[in-house]
Amino acid sequence: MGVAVIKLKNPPVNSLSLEVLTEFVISLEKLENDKTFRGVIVTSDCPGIFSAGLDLTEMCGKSQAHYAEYWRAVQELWLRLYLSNLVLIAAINGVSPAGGCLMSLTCDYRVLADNPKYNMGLNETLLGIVAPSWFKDTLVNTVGHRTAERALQLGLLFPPAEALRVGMVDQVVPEDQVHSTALSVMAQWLAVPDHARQLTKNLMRKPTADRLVKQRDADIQYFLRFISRDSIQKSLRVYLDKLRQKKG
Ligand SMILES: CCCC/C=C/CC(=O)SCCNC(=O)CCNC(=O)[C@H](O)C(C)(C)COP(=O)(O)OP(=O)(O)OC[C@H]1O[C@@H](n2cnc3c(N)ncnc32)[C@H](O)[C@@H]1OP(=O)(O)O
Repeated sequence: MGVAVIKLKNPPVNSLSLEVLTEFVISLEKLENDKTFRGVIVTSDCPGIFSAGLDLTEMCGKSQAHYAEYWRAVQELWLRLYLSNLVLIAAINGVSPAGGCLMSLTCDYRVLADNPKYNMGLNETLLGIVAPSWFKDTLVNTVGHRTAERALQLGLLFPPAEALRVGMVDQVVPEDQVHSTALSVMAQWLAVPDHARQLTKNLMRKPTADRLVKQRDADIQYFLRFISRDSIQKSLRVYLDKLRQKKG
């Protein structure tokens, strides 16, 4: 039925490095242009981890030019995913904090594996950073304003049952059924004529995407100012050190 599978593979935690973002965008563009494909299942090849989100090492101790290039790549992937003409289904087979969660929220439907370790949410505040307005918009459009406000301020990571309750995911299924469920949901979505579904998706999502498109450069400048602050760099270094010391 013309369904591709994009399996994220950047061990150990599928962090979204500049290279991963760039390759993801290229793969999506190829699929969009190949009319034999109508749907994509986005999943992970790293056991227990859907994606650890943005690669913190790309945002720490690098040059302004690097930050700008990185942030443009983050914007680009979000725009491509959010406005994709393809049916996108996230088969979430692992934990998905921050950017990992955002990536799944851009999809049309989310199936999450029923494992209490597989938390998901936008936890930026816990790192001492702030989710940009378009991350916030994506969450609000999925779970509503009140739930998003509370989740964003507290940096909540939801276990599967909670994620389902607040509408962050559409289905929670046993781990070994995530892929087959994504495939059967895909069949249902592909039963709708493409042109009608695509125009409807555009109607729902374009106003949100346009807000970023209209101010992409300003958004990059804002990110540069924010990420270059000494206090933010310090927060990121402390957080990364904590992650690294977990093993020791
Ligand atoms: C205006 C500014 C807005 C910026 C927006 C940012 C959005 C984001 O996405 S920020 C990233 C937020 N991500 C997280 O908070 C997740 C952090 N990681 C974890 O919680 C855990 O790693 C995990 C639950 C995903 C996996 O745990 P596990 O025990 O299996 O692995 P670890 O031992 O913790 O990690 C292995 C290895 O990977 C490094 N790492 C983990 N996450 C990241 C990351 N997001 N970026 C870069 N590197 C990461 C971790 O430091 C370990 O490295 P070493 O092997 O060198 O010790």
